[in-house]
Amino acid sequence: MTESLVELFKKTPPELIDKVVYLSVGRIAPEYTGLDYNFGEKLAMRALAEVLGIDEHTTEEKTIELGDLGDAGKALYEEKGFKPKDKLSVEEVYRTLSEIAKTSGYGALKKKVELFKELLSKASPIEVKYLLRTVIERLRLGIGDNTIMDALAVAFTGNQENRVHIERAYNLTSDLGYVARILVEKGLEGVKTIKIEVGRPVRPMLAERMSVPSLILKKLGGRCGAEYKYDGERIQAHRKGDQFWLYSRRLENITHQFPDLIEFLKGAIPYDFIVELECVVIEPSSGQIQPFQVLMNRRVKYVSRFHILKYPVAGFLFDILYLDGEDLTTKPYPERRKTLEKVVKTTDRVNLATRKVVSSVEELESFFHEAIEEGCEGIVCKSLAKESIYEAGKRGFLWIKYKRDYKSHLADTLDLVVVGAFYGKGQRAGYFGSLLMACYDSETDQFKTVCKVGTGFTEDDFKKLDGILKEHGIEHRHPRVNSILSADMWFEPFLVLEITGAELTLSPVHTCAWDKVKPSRGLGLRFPRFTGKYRFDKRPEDATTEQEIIEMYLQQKQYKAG
Ligand SMILES: Nc1ncnc2c1ncn2[C@@H]1O[C@H](COP(=O)(O)OP(=O)(O)OP(=O)(O)O)[C@@H](O)[C@H]1O
Repeated sequence: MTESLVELFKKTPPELIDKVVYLSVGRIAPEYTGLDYNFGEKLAMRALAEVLGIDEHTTEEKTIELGDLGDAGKALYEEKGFKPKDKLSVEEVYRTLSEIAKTSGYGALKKKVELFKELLSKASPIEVKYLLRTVIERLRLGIGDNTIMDALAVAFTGNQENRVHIERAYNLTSDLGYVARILVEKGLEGVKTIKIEVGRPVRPMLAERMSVPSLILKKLGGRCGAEYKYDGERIQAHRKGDQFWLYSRRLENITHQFPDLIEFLKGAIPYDFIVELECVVIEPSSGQIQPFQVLMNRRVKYVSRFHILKYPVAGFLFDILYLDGEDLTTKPYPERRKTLEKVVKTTDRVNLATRKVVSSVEELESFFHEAIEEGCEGIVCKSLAKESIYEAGKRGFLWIKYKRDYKSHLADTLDLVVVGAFYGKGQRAGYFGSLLMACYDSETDQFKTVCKVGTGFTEDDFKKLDGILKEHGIEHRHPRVNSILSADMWFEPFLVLEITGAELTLSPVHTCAWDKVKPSRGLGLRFPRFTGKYRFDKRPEDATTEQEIIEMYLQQKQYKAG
């Protein structure tokens, strides 16, 4: 895949490189812009039928027969011997898809279909296949960010090692098309000068996990800043004058979801800023933090006064990345925390994450218990060293989370991707009884199985999951899924669920860490259980990685050995 992309990028005229990068993942702009086509499968079938002058039913039947609209389009074009009226160019495809994405309001659907028909009328059978998949947002080429970054490094610098510079720029801007353009126009030196900007989300810094307090302290040099780990939604808030942007953990623009939070932040920090906070629902009279599930009620398309009053939110700020023209990501954590303390006028709705500098196991343990009592998940222990910069897009030991579950040997819950399912029995016959769950391997860009989970689901969960999964069913194992087990149903990797379990063990059937810990064995999770938490805030590529699971397994061995 990387080699093909290198070849493509080398052939791409410089002024088109950003567009080709976006189109290779089926988009016309970075994900954070939220620019989607809003073009359902039905609409695509209609456009296809009208261009070919056939019945819509025929396109539908062909799609059912082949299991994919793209394949159906290609087959129908070939059967009809369709002659395109012209040749397609990248510019035209990009321009038309952009128009489709931006068309909304009265008469939008008709206009979208007309625009798309124009593209279809100029397409060859293979182009039809990918145009259809693109517009219904199921391109599924299996190209991830990592593949694109590797290919850019090789194509334009001749050396894959230069990917680190591309990655740094990407982590600060979350826009690979933009980084690619700077690379082509200004070379690697240009890429090295890319800085964070208000309005463009910064890819989040993430925490490592450890389950032994003494080892956490040792790792952090005997002393650390321990902060409550609030169990809410991570938000990155940006302000430029009166303009605000809120981004979710997966960098979706969620500004419209929290107008109340924006008002609170406006009053609390009277400067331009980029801050990070955990947003939770509180019980207004007592300030008591409500469970994560309550916050899910605010995940609606249109937030009304009802939502704002029924589910009042508060933000606990834990980092600041930018203040009035100054990039703070290169400053150490104690300095960033001090800045937060200085500039934030705290209220009952905007507060700083409760924090204590601890230097003994007793202090750390007692702070942890205090956090749990306050309704938190645990604590995040942060390095106080001068190297403790904000590492965008990285999971490292500058932050270590500690969230112990006494019933489990795991240092943390796992966020796994649903890739398949097995039929249930009795009332659930014909529906799923258990789900095949996978972790993410960023090196191979694959999803590898870890467990089959059938417990922890309520009746409501079954109903909700049946609905969600129906939309993402596919005929065969997805090409990015690596599984020995043969599931009854397969899904495209899409949905991330939080799973807990008793312990990680060597497994002859799960492909996670295959051959990496022991020959012909992988790692599996024993007694897996769904915690009830849907991780809509994570993309499949944000799921727990194979490498993390290997580290958790090694830690668990160490922990059990005392
Ligand atoms: N004081 C805090 N400092 C940093 N992160 C915090 C804090 N309180 C809550 N959090 C949350 O904890 C997360 C850090 O854990 P991690 O980096 O593993 O993210 P994650 O993969 O979303 O995992 P998790 O499932 O534990 O939230 C942050 O993404 C943030 O949402």
